[in-house]
Amino acid sequence: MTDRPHTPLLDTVDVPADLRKLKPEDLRPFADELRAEMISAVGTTGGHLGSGLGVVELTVAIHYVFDTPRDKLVWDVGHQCYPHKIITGRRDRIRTLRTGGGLSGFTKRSESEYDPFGAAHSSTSISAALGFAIANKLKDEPGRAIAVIGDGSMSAGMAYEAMNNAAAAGNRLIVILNDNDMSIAPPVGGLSAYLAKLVSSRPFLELREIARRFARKLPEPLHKAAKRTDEFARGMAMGGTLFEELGFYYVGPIDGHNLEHLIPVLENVRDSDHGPVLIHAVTKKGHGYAPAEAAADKYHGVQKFDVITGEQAKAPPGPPAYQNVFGETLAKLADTDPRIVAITAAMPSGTGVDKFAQAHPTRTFDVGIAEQHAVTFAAGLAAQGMRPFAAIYSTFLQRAYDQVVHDVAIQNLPVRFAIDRAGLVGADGSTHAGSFDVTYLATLPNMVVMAAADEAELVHMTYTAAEYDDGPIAFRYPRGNGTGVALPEVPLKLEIGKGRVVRSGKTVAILSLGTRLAEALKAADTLEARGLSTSVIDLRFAKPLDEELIRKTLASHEVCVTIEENSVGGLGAHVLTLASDEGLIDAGLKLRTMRLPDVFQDQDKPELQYDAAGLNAPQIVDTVLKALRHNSAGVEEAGARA
Ligand SMILES: Cc1ncc(C[n+]2csc(CCOP(=O)(O)OP(=O)(O)O)c2C)c(N)n1
Ligand SMILES: CC(=O)[C@@H](O)[C@H](O)COP(=O)(O)O
Ligand SMILES: [Mg+2]
Repeated sequence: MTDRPHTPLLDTVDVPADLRKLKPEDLRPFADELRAEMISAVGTTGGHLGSGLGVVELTVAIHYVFDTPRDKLVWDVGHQCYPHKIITGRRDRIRTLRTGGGLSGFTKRSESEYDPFGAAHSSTSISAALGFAIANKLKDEPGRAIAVIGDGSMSAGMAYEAMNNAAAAGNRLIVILNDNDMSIAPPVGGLSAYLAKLVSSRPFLELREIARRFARKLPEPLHKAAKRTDEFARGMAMGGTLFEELGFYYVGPIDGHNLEHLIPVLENVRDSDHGPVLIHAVTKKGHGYAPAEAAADKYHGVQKFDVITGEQAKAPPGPPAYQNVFGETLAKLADTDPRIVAITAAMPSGTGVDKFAQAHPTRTFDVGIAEQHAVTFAAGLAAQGMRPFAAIYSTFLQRAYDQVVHDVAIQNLPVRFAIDRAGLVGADGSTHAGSFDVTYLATLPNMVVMAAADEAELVHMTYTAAEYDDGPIAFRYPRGNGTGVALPEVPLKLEIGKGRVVRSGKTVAILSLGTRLAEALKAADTLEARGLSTSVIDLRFAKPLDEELIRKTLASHEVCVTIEENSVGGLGAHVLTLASDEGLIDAGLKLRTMRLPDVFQDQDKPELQYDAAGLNAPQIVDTVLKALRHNSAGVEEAGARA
């Protein structure tokens, strides 16, 4: 149990209106208390720590200066919003973060009026804030919109699309670039270098800041001249900021941990006629907590931890994580195949690409948070004879869907998609669930879609994908650790479109895709114990279907059930289409599909999420028994056979 910190000032603040009653000199100790409370809370819940630590002062300054919730504060990604949640009426629930029925780990509209826009996928904040700003302008209502976006999130094109469109907002839109020179992994790309140059021009800024304050006191014509001089000087010193070229008035860089700097700048911007404005705040991820500051990832995502030592709770040794099985397998394959390259979109460790990078650094590409670019970059590599593996979480691949269709599938280019976090992911909740990739990929001509039932299957599928040059191929696997099955010494090259019979029976057949196989086998045991002989099939492929195996199975069993960790429109839909096209359900076969429910499921432990989704063994059994009770008229009869 983490002791609660002593927070006399924080105890007086429930919402920002209370914060604004504090004396300016109390803001520094207030921020220290807020940081201590956040560390204590995340020590008990785990979650995203480093990012929130880096924005404690920014959070205090923004809520102190701006009239939230009337002024709309939009956090990008939202993983840094824990300090914001603590001082916007949710301190009493902060220790339920990311648990079933508790607070979301990201901003969420349904949670609070202080969360005007939900987040979790990056680089959306400027677009959303622009929407609020323009709406207020059109309705002639007061209120500004403030987007807080990180340097990593600035590597996604969507941020520039928004900035390029922001001029109409005038001074209603303020963008705060939270530049901690850090994403999850070390910064990549030209933007990072550019920002470093801006930051290094700090002395220039301080002089410019003094000049600006002076210039504002000048009569208009002189003020205009001074302004032109200022912009000219800026252009000279820094080649004109990228942001100003996009129509923003750039202010910065400023120290994002120094309230004495932050507050006057925010007040000036708040009261300024200039706009839209981009404030470049320089912060440190993990700031104010030594174990986080010392860590390579700045404690981006942590388990529960001892607040005193920073020691994180260690999971008991168990089977390897799927991401590492993928990364290590691909690295081995690349030892003898120089065409293999790996691409990640700012998630090297989460995807296991970091394991590949250790062995093949020159064939590893971290493109930043730029999934769309990652996919078409892979398409270019494939077109030129390479064997690219785009390793992207299912949920983040959604952002690159048109690139998958337009640049990969239509051109039938052999891009390999290693889709991690397939299915329900637990604490990150609905924004990160990998619920739709079978649906959105298996519907595409030319696409091959596989799903690994365990880590051994993942090894086989990684090899199968590496050897498949006939077009795009995807293989999906869940977040977390494997089942403990032995890893194959020699990977198998699977026959495309062929499934495998894991258990043979006569009355019931469960056709599984992916890691629901374990629950299917448990259900088969229960059904056998009730006298119902049950087959279990691992289809391995959602596309192309193993039509021969499916035909045979549907023709030889009384009840057939498909199951998948995917929404409607996936495996079950394709099996139903085959069955109806070929009249396989005309003679009374009882065919049922089990898939994720048509809702966005909030965070919880994955096993509880699957219970709620109705995809665990008991629910498979219930589905079979219910089907057996249905007569040919589809009416459920009392007194089932089993
Ligand atoms: C579209 C998308 N891709 C990937 C991620 C995973 N992700 C979450 S936070 C993060 C890094 C964000 O870096 P930055 O914006 O600099 O914020 P910081 O963590 O440094 O505060 C990434 C890549 C995401 N949330 N959204
Ligand atoms: C905030 C964000 O999007 C990432 O940090 C994400 O939470 C990582 O998910 P995993 O923990 O599944 O790698
Ligand atoms: Mg950052």
